[in-house]
Amino acid sequence: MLSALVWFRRDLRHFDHAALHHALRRAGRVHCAFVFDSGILDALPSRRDRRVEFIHASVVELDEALDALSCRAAGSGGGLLVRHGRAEEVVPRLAAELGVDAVFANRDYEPAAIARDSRVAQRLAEQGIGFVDCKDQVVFERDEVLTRDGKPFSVFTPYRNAWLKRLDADGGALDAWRIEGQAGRLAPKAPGERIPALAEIGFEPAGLSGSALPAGMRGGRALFEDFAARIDRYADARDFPALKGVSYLSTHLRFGTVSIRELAAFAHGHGSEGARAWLSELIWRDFYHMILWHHPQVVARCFRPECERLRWDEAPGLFAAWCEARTGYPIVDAAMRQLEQSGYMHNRLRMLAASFLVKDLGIDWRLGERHFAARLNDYDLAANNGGWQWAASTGCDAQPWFRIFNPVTQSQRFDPEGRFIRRYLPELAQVPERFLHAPWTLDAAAQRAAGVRIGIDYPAPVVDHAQARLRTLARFGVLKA
Ligand SMILES: Cc1cc2nc3c(=O)[nH]c(=O)nc-3n(C[C@H](O)[C@H](O)[C@H](O)COP(=O)(O)OP(=O)(O)OC[C@H]3O[C@@H](n4cnc5c(N)ncnc54)[C@H](O)[C@@H]3O)c2cc1C
Repeated sequence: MLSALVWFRRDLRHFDHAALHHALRRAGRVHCAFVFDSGILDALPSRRDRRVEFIHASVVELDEALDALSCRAAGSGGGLLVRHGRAEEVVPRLAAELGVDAVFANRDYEPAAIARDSRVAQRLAEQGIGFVDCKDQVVFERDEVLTRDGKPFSVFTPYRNAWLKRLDADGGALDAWRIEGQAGRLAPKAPGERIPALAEIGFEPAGLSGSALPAGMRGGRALFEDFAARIDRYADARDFPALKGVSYLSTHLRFGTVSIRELAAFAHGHGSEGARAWLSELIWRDFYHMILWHHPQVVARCFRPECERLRWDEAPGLFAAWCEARTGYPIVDAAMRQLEQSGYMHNRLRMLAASFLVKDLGIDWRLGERHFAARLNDYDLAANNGGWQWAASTGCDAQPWFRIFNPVTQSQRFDPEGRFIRRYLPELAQVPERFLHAPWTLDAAAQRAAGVRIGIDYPAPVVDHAQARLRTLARFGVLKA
């Protein structure tokens, strides 16, 4: 093959990259491109979006890194051709302009991306150009881990066991896709090529640079090294949002500024209880991608079809209170403020906030899922949909419907000293620890002493949990019929 184009999407790195590896091996000259896809960007609700800023910063870094890589390999310099427009038009046009024989990309498992890629492949085929897609963003995909009967799993634990067995059998599954040896084949950029500024693609800075989320491969490496030093404590610390117990790597995994193989190989090789627990989380990620690929209908519908019989409440006021951190349950409100302020929410709190929306407020999980989708820096359709359907008891291997988190006892258990709550709800800073999880139980004098008036400075609870629980049990009762 004379020349190829590698189309970068959610894989913004120049190491351990399957599509780049295969293109460099098969083609004598390899161009690299990234498209700010107006099909995706135009649909975003805000022009100040941390994810777009994260991608932009990561693209700038990747451009420089590809150039340096080519120079180190005695090539003539390289870099990214960056375009703004509808990817399904831009990519075939660019491929024709460059006169390449094939376009290489890493596979995406989201239904909209699969449809887009098949339209791109069709257009390319009409021009006599090939389209090669590679497995990269997960360890095992699609049909690679199946039950003994050859069916997709719908329960996590046996999936994890089969995944681990397959890893042992398939020694190369975590090997890195090497780039360096052939990097001299990277094509130089034409003079005048430049990366459009954020404003030129219609976005404004959203405060990423001042946040705790460093972008790009360098940012991913720094977070990974920080986490690697404390991975042994992961199993004990990961459920406590006030502690630095988790990796905070999800946005990097989402945009491919880290390599899933490198992370999984590290955890697998490390072997401590903490590392095993963390590897399990990475397997959850593969699991939900596999579920989405086999069951694309989950995007709009319950994984368990009988759950479509559930009747949710129309409660716009309660929904607004949840979105705006005004439920009166401090742990839920602190979680929603964390999301609003940082674009991140701790996993324990995602489970709790989702459960609260569905099982305390009686609101359709799909509304909450969309709210998270618009705000999470690490928003990933497979994981978000899976997490929401788990919490709503409508998904595969979901929380049983009669298990309903109590927001007060969960708060006492996972934020015992209230450090997380106080961080995000300064209005409750003076409330004594034993009242902090249910501040409405403070009497008037204690409220005065704590400098907070419940119902004025901080809301009274929007629902009574015990009553809400009974309503939910009745709602889900239709599933028994
Ligand atoms: C309602 C709900 C919505 C969620 N939405 C998303 C989402 O949009 N994007 C997202 O990446 N994760 C989502 N999760 C899963 C999980 O909460 C986040 O991956 C995690 O909190 C990210 O923080 P971390 O990187 O520090 O995680 P760590 O605990 O360090 O875990 C390491 C990595 O494992 C993966 N992972 C961990 N837990 C899960 C899980 N339950 N499902 C799939 N992958 C997992 C992630 O890639 C994560 O970065 C959701 C969970 C729930 C309950």
